[in-house]
Amino acid sequence: MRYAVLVTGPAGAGKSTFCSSFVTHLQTSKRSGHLVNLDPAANSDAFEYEPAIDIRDLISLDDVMSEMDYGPNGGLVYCFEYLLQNMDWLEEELGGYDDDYLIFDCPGQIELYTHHPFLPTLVRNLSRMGIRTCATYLIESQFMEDKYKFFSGVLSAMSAMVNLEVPWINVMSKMDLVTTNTEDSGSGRNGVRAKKDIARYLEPDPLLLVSAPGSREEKTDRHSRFHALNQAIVQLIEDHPLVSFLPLDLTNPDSIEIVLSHIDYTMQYGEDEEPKEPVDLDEGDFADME
Ligand SMILES: Nc1nc2c(ncn2[C@@H]2O[C@H](COP(=O)(O)OP(=O)(O)OP(=O)(O)O)[C@@H](O)[C@H]2O)c(=O)[nH]1
Ligand SMILES: [Mg+2]
Repeated sequence: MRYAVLVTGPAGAGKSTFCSSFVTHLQTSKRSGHLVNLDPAANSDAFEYEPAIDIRDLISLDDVMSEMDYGPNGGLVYCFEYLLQNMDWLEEELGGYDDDYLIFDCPGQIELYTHHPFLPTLVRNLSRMGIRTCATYLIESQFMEDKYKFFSGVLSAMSAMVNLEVPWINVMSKMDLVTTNTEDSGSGRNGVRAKKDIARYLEPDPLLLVSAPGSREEKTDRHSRFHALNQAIVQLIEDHPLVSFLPLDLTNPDSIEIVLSHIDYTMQYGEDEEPKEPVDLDEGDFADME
């Protein structure tokens, strides 16, 4: 059995960084993982590990942009359409990997997740190849600084989940950047003020969107205009509590371990197999990695 983890989320959420940590962590646990780069615009310097499979070997965004006269986003869509027409290429590339985690580093354009059929089609193809797939959706912790931005992140996660029907894990990345300040609590600033506030973001509390009556925000025009919309969003999230986040702090190995154990669990990793012999790091799969 092979396993694929799609690492998705908005631009700059920390997807590529998480993919590297994922590979490192698997290696230190004597398991094997291979990076699959699905971002045709990726900068080669961005990879700590050389991708085992790379969409840029199939099609280059630069070529598409210069030869077809596309901009970067139209070019990306073209590259994905091209990939889906060339599934035999991916199948052949994936053929050499057995019993391994395949970690798919995806591009950061969220429209790919929310309203294009690319990822669902990719997942159907992976499942046809006998590869079990789950997805992670990363949002960076800085989104918690602004509750409107945060809830737009929650809604994009929800929309991507509904679009892609696979086991799904939402991750709050860059938790090392979160500082809590209990003394700041009276300032009226949005965002995380205390440890207990973090919990209200990890299990999104729709009431965060509802301001206290008479508060400064309540009195602004902007707020009264959006009040009805906010109420509707609160209702939607209350009725469909699909989204909660696992905190990810890459400076803490336990935190990575917890996220990976959730991924293992949703994938039912290894349930159908005999326990594997530990991989010998001197030979085989890791030999060509750094
Ligand atoms: N402090 C901190 N910074 C991080 C963390 N993860 C990523 N970053 C930084 O955030 C920036 C974006 O990280 P990437 O991993 O390239 O993000 P990405 O989601 O792959 O970005 P795109 O592929 O462009 O969508 C880089 O400057 C990283 O160094 C983290 O856990 N903590
Ligand atoms: Mg990236």
